[in-house]
Amino acid sequence: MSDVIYRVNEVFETIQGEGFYSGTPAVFIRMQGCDVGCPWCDTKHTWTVALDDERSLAEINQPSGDRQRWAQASADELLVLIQSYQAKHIVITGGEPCWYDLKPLTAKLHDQGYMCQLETSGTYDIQIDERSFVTVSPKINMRGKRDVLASAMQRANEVKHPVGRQSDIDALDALLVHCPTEAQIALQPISQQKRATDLCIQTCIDRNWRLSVQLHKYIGVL
Ligand SMILES: C[S@@+](CC[C@H](N)C(=O)[O-])C[C@H]1O[C@@H](n2cnc3c(N)ncnc32)[C@H](O)[C@@H]1O
Ligand SMILES: Nc1nc2[nH]cc(C(=O)O)c2c(=O)[nH]1
Ligand code: SF4
Ligand SMILES: [Mg+2]
Repeated sequence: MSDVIYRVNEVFETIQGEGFYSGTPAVFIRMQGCDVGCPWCDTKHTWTVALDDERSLAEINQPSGDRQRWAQASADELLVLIQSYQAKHIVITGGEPCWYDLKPLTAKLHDQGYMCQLETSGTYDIQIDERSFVTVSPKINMRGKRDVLASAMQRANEVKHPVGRQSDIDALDALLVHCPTEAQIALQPISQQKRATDLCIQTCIDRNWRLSVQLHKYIGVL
């Protein structure tokens, strides 16, 4: 039995709204804690792990409604929660989920027939089962070591890049040398801004990349 303890903000079921698996019913496990500090981050309530925000496992087994909170959970405890949902696709996100060793959790889930997908910024080492699908949304020139980002790019099954302006696409170009050629590339407009969305649409057409529009924000689900 593994003794890794995760700090979890929420577990809930929804439709994957981003990237390659957009439209897929999925159970989301959102880890608490991130120190990368993206100014436009849509989950800032996951950044801090404060002692007095600790809750019970039962309490975090529902959407957090953007509340800063967390519960301790082992891989076995998370498996029990997940088994009460329908979806077989499990998205592990955060916060920055690579604060944690995800191998015990993802190995257990794959062994039980689930498919795991990781959402990560590429700023911490990726410790995950080899069967898992890794989505890297690279955070360039943010906290974290550049050599970590390069090795995260090598593990990526998908690179899903947040885009506000042209310089974000130029920065992605410089990073793609580290990527396996079979990795999917998707551009994701930041905060549904029209100019960013138009830029992503045109660039995806020009480069034959995919567009990721955060479907959940358009259809009004979490
Ligand atoms: C909240 S992050 C959590 C996982 C990890 N920390 C990361 O950054 O990949 C999940 C995804 O949401 C994206 N994201 C966060 N805020 C966003 C925003 N305002 N607009 C578009 N995408 C956003 C991130 O780039 C990432 O792809
Ligand atoms: N529906 C839905 N899809 C998502 N895909 C990635 C998300 C994330 O926050 O990592 C996310 C999210 O928060 N909700
Ligand atoms: S790395 Fe992810 S969770 Fe952390 S601040 Fe950036 S978008 Fe938000
Ligand atoms: Mg989200």
